[in-house]
Amino acid sequence: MATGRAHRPATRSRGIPEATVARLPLYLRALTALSERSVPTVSSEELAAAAGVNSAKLRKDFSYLGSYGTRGVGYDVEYLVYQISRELGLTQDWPVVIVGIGNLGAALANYGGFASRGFRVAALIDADPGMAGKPVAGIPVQHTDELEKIIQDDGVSIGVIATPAGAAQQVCDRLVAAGVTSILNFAPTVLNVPEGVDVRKVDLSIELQILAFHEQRKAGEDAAGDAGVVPPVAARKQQHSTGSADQGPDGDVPAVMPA
Ligand SMILES: NC(=O)c1ccc[n+]([C@@H]2O[C@H](COP(=O)([O-])OP(=O)(O)OC[C@H]3O[C@@H](n4cnc5c(N)ncnc54)[C@H](O)[C@@H]3O)[C@@H](O)[C@H]2O)c1
Repeated sequence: MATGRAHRPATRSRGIPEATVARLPLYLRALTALSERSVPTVSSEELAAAAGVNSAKLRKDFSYLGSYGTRGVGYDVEYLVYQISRELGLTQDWPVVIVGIGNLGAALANYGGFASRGFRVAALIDADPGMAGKPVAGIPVQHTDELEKIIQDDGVSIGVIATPAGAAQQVCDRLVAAGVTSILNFAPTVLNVPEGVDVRKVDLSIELQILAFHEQRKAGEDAAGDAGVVPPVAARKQQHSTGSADQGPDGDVPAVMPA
């Protein structure tokens, strides 16, 4: 897990806990799907199931937004989409730079989901002079020499790092010095940032390792079952609770880890 702010409060300034903030994108994704189907209202149970979250937790989360729904009717889908988008700061356009345009950086640049969620890829930056000017996802790659100018000219506050691990800290330092205050780090390394800079780390191999742990545990239980041994209660409970872990922040293991 990367280091973000040295002493990060568990609650954001407006009183919404970090765990709730981490679930808002899950609600938004489920609500957007309902909105696309022109569904006007949704019950907390239906929405909780669609988001992969416990319904009591959902109601508590929405109470932080001041949204309580109407008894017997549920929540107004369009209004909740608006409320959550506003809370997440998605009602404005966020220019994002991606640094390191190799396999992963190019895949991220080609991902259409950023634009539809309010994130505009402002620039693709790479240290390889041979890549400068070559288009990826229709955007010409720019050399790292341009990094500071791009960030300042475009008012970029979010940077994505997809460089090899050895280059990530130096790239991070340059991004921060140029004015970036939020970093999404894909490189498998811990980044040190000054106070006021948020880092989120994505590591798919860690997610796979956690799944491997559960696979191993299930295989052990199957073997015990074949031998006529009943698994201990604690193990069975744990097996049940991991059912939500793969669905993000409602479980123990968010897909994207906080700093
Ligand atoms: N988090 C995940 O789940 C996940 C998944 C895949 C890869 N990764 C990581 O993402 C990173 C990129 O992987 P990849 O397969 O795309 O590698 P890659 O070698 O294909 O691409 C790396 C790119 O970074 C560029 N680069 C190197 N140093 C740079 C610097 N100082 N400034 C700017 N650009 C620089 C290189 O020129 C190259 O184009 C690696 O750290 C890898 O471990 C993470």
